[in-house]
Amino acid sequence: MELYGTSRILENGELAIGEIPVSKLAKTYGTPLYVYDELFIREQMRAYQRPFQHAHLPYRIAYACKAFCTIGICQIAKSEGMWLDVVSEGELYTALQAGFNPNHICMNGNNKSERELRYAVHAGVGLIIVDNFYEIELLAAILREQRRSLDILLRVAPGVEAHTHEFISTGQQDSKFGFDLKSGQIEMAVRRVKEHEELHLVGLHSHIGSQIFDVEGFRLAAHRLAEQYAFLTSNYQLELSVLNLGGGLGVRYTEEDTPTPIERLTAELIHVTQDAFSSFGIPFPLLMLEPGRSIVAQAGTTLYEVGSRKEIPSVRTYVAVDGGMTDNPRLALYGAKYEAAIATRMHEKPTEKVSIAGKCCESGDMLVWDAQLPEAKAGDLLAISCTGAYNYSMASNYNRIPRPAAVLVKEGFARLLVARESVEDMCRLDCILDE
Ligand SMILES: Cc1ncc(COP(=O)(O)O)c(C=O)c1O
Ligand SMILES: N[C@@H](CCCC[NH3+])C(=O)O
Repeated sequence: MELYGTSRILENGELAIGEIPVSKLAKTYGTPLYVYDELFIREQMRAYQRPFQHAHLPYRIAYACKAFCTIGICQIAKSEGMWLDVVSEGELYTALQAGFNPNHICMNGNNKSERELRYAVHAGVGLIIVDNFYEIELLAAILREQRRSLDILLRVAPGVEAHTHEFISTGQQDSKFGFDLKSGQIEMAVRRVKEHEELHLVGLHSHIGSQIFDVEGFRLAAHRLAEQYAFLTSNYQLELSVLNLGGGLGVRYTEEDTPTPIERLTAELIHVTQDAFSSFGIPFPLLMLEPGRSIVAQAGTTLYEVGSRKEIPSVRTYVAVDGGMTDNPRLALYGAKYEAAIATRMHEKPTEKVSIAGKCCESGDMLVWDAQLPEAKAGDLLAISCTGAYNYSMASNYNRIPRPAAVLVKEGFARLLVARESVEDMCRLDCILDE
């Protein structure tokens, strides 16, 4: 298993994260447990900002908190000078509970409800990324009623195929997100926006997908957006100043993944934007990015306790742990691959090939197929790395399994980000029928 951030192997062969042996974390907080490496998260947030700071260029890096959204993580983003990208009332509420400056929050989403838009306007979010014609009218009506105005971007589906899993590819023409570039919907949207003085169109947005390893898709998107930008500026007397290239930078789940490091990709994004904008003779915009996965994925490790084993002669050995698709649905959803290790015997050589199963009543409830491990015995602590993004945030209570706790570790200290759910928590909203 590859080690990230402050993860290291102690002399006794045990994995430590944030200078804390994982067995101590498991004993204190129980398993399954998400462990988050605070220094690593902060470093990822800084890596996105450094190239802009070195080049003295205007920027906004908005952490897309759909990847992992708790009050504590929003507090970290705030302290690192990030913006926050939210997509729902729940995410916005969480951000506000963290004391996030609403003016540094932007809102995305392809079907923001009236209630969500009202909440966002009332809270005073700094920017809304408008996705469709329905939203233009809805947002304008809400703003008019409240005698407010707001900066907006228009989300463009730029017709770019990101080379990633089709379920997480969003920039292609056939997508539910954004205005279709090819059929001229952007121009129609601009005309509609101009009918509403409450809407201040300040730029364009695209998000081409997720788990992307290089700059090529972004280059094409930047070029197409710059072309629109130039066209709209000169034909519609607009003063555009923002270009948002979304998120999407990939991470290393296994050795098959070869993402460009954050700082290099950001520098490349600056270059492709500079190239695109100068080729259309327009000044460099305020460049905005919305990374989610690359901020938190590698900073997260999930700890499980090994339970039952099933050996099917000449077929396969299943090793089951006390979690599964309820805390990490990504294999079931995307066929995602992960690396695993017996966390207290990291020095031991692998002696067997086993498949790591969860405890749900579902054959697809798997965490890793064909992991090479030292013999995995009941009671062993098993670690799966790179589980910080889209794990807790997509966790469920299937089989009425409580969501695990998440703990933040740094320099020998651990703080809870989210407490473990209890069975009482799961029944809290149930209604008892009259007999
Ligand atoms: C609009 C938007 N911005 C940002 C993100 C974050 O993407 P990622 O986690 O791949 O960086 C997403 C999710 O893919 C998104 O839909
Ligand atoms: N949830 C997905 C990514 C979706 C990105 C959000 N638009 C994943 O785990 O990979």
